[in-house]
Amino acid sequence: MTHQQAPVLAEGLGKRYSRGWALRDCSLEIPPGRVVALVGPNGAGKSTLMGMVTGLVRPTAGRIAVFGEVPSGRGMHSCVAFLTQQKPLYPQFTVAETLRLGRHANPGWDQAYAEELVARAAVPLAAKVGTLSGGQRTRVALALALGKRPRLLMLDEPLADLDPLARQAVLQTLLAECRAQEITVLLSSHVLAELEGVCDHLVLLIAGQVRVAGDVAQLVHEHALLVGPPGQPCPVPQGAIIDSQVVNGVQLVLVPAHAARPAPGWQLHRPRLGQLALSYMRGSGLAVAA
Ligand SMILES: Nc1ncnc2c1ncn2[C@@H]1O[C@H](COP(=O)(O)OP(=O)(O)OP(=O)(O)O)[C@@H](O)[C@H]1O
Repeated sequence: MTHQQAPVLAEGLGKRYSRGWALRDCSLEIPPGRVVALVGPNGAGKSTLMGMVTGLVRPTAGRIAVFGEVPSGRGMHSCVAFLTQQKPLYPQFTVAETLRLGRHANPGWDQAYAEELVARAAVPLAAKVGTLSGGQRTRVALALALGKRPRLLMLDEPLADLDPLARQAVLQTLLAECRAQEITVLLSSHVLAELEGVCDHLVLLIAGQVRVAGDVAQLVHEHALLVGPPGQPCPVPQGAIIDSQVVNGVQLVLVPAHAARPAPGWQLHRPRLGQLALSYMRGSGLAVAA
């Protein structure tokens, strides 16, 4: 295992449940040190993909490697930490006892670091987890995840129960920590606006397939957002339009940058990450949870 190995490499990966394919022909690479947004409508296959990284979900087709190793199903790769909305915390345990559990369960556990993270969040070690606020519980769960000293941190909507201010504060703290420690982050979220300026890589799944994946700056560069008055014909052939909508009385049309042409009455903009993802989801004709 080297530090250059991709945290996640999938080739032709697929998962079929009794109701059909949850993920199909999925090939992607999560590069090291990036903060990756994993987005897509409900049921797109995000949790299934994360489950395959942990090894708990076995592929039906293709292969997946995590830091060069095939997940065995006998426990997660030691370099991976996973946090979901259902945080694995026992309400009757104190914070100190919770961290002790982390120490017993993880060979690479860093007790001093985990305690420091809890102290920074001003959560008392003697407090029972069940008495903490949602934000405080999230900070304890993050200390538990980061105390493992992971090189890949997967977050499956872990902040969904926090109010917007707490979400922003926890996310900023977490990501500053991950950048400082060069931890790769795979962050699944429906709140596209909060991924803006935070994620530098995008994986967009739609109906179990990778629709868009890559470096955010590059993807933004490869697309254009045409803004024009309603009713005015779009200066781009219909076949090149990824998505078109009218918002607050203006037309917003997402197209590949190479197809964009200056035209009277129309302005050319670079899309933001959220606009890009939302446009692809809308353009796919599927319900969007944003
Ligand atoms: N254990 C299971 N058994 C049968 N079908 C499943 C199972 N887990 C997931 N699925 C189906 O697989 C598809 C993908 O589900 P998944 O949870 O991976 O999507 P998601 O993108 O994480 O969705 P959401 O954003 O709603 O959390 C869905 O159609 C879901 O119903």
